[in-house]
Amino acid sequence: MKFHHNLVAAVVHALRAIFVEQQYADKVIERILKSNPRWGARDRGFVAESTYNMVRWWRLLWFLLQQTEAPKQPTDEELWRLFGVWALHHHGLIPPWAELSSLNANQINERMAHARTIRALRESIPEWLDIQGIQELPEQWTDILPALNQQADVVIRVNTLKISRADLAELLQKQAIETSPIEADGLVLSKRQNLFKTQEFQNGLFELQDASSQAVAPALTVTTGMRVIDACAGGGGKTLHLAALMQNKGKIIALDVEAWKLKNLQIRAKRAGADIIESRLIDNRKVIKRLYDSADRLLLDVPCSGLGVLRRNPDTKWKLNPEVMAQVREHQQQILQNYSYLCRQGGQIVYSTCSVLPSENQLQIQAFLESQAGKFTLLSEKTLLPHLTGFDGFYIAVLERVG
Ligand SMILES: C[S@@+](CC[C@H](N)C(=O)[O-])C[C@H]1O[C@@H](n2cnc3c(N)ncnc32)[C@H](O)[C@@H]1O
Repeated sequence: MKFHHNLVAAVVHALRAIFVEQQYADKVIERILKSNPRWGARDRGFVAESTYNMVRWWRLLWFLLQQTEAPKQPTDEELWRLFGVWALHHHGLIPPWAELSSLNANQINERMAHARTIRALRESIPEWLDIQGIQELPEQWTDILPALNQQADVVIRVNTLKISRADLAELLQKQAIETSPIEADGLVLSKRQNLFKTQEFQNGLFELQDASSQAVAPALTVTTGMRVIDACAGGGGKTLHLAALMQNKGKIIALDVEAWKLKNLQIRAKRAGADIIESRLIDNRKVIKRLYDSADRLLLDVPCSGLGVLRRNPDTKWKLNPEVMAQVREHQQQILQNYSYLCRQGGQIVYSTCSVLPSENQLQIQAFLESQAGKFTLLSEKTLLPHLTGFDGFYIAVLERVG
């Protein structure tokens, strides 16, 4: 393995932006790659993957470097040395550069042997999160963590409004993009590739969407002609899937509190040829009130901790804390309480999160059902665990409004 000084400098720059300037990892990497258009695919992959991996293993790497917690404001000198630790840990060697001359491979390896005996260090997560995880999921937590530290597969959802899965797989194969089919409308790539520039993506033949996320829309058991409300639609990943399942017949009202996300949804809907989606910004209470009792199906894909998708967004674990977790839970319960009556009597609601914690999932549904004195019943619920599925962690509950 040959390391290039300028690429490692870009990784150090990215880490500073993420941890010192508190920017989002995906945005930082996107910006750095955009401003270096001359880098080839291998260099781009090196910068993106090294940065993501160092974010993922942040706590462990600091422990290996100096046996203490990560500093709040690491200096560039420290970040260079941290890269040296990463290089030894991942590639088996430290680049022979002046910045890294103080590193001692034997000491680092000894610290690694110690770290292996402590789960929160070995899996590189904050202490409070390890305590909460083991309390909530005593049987599964130790197996879930290594799965959340893997690199995620690239999964696409075929837009069945425009093409069949077999036809799309064939089109991609012609460009040496190998895929294999998974549940329902999904294809998983055999190796990581950037698909955004393909003609097929630009023509709306598919969207990038993890397999677990693709399990949410089918849980609504929509049929053509239904009236569906997607109350936390965001950029519309699941809204578009619903439109495809409804064969573009009926109506979907996509709500969100963020105008920029709904704008993005409109662009994606146009590309996908999904024209039954009407987006509405929730900018006052009346927006919700006007929709009471009107939906055959209601999707509440609520904001959550994102613990189930740490493989994609490893920086999330460093941004969460117990106070944020409490706010997230309160917000989820408020959305359940305030929006569930958008569903008509006899209609169904799907509540979903990309979290594996019962406190955001089963316990929220239980609390909601208890507060509603029999007006809603639970039809089914499932938690998709990453170590069992190989995909993101998700929770999906289906409720019926009976009163
Ligand atoms: C998990 S994300 C939704 C992802 C989206 N369903 C998808 O599949 O792409 C949760 C969304 O809820 C929105 N949100 C937050 N508070 C809300 C509220 N009170 N009412 C409606 N949406 C809200 C956020 O802006 C965010 O887009």
